[in-house]
Amino acid sequence: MTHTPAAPALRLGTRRSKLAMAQSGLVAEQVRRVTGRPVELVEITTYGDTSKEHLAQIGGTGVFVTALRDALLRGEIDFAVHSLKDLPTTQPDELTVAAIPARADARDVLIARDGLDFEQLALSARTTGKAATVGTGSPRRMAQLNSWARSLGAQVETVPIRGNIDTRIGYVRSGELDAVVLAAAGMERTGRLDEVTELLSPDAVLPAPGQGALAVECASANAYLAVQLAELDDPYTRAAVTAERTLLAALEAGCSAPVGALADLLGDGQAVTEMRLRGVVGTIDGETLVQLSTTGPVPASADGTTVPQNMGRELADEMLAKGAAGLMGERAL
Ligand SMILES: NCc1[nH]cc(CCC(=O)O)c1CC(=O)O
Repeated sequence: MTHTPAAPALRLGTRRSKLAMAQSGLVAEQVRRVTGRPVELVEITTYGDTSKEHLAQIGGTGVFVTALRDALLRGEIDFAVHSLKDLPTTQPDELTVAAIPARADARDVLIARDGLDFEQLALSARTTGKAATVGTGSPRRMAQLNSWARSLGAQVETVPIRGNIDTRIGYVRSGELDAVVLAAAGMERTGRLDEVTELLSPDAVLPAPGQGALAVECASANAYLAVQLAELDDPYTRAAVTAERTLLAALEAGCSAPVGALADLLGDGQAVTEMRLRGVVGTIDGETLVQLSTTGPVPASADGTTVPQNMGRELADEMLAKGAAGLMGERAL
């Protein structure tokens, strides 16, 4: 009787936060299914988890991913799952984003006291005599929330905060802040969507480029694994986030810059035919926003990233022509 040795487990490097564990757990399950191999989670601490500094001060790009990438390059883990919006736009040659699985809800959400929505919160100053406080460390969110409040003839006070989802929601539960803004995807993946008091329309607040999407990364040298992981790839999500991230890169902005972008795929009921890409940059006080959109055809198979790249680049050029560059130098603090 022959004995087949059990396939060795694939090591999935993950941060220890509830969100990272939830995201890794989701992908681990899918990887087990497509490879038939066991997947074991290896916990890794990143600078972004331990630093008490505000993200905008640390300098933004890559703080959550560097330790995971180092572990990949040292061969300590076989693959890693990142929030795509935390991934720098330039990809090192030694590492490959083997899959971008189907995206979750890309929108931001409001979690406010007393079930309030943003408009009620912004207008509450008229009765309380004091602007409502909204916690977010993101210049992108600050710029758009302040602009939205202005358009209502009202005002909110954006307060820079950071920390994990529990910490941020804790500021509202303790009464320290009136509201916080977070990504819908994070709330969904940690099972807390019931605490959301408003799903913020992209017409008012465009999410971060790549928000709600995951990137499954492995060493480029591990080509066989990359091919297996590619089974998890969703070409439409890849097309959309490619357009968004190309826009971000072409604006020469990092993840802590006040840039929002969202590509929607539009269909005729049968197939996806068009993509609409919207982008925004603004001043943190919301006084000036440059917001533009463009629509283009999506190749029938949705494979290939040339079209989305061109759309991202062209929209960035139009935004730069409207003065976008002058709005991006600001820091949150
Ligand atoms: N910058 C932190 C971060 N990175 C990814 C998410 C949420 C998940 C996602 O956007 O995919 C969050 C938290 C948040 O913005 O609320």
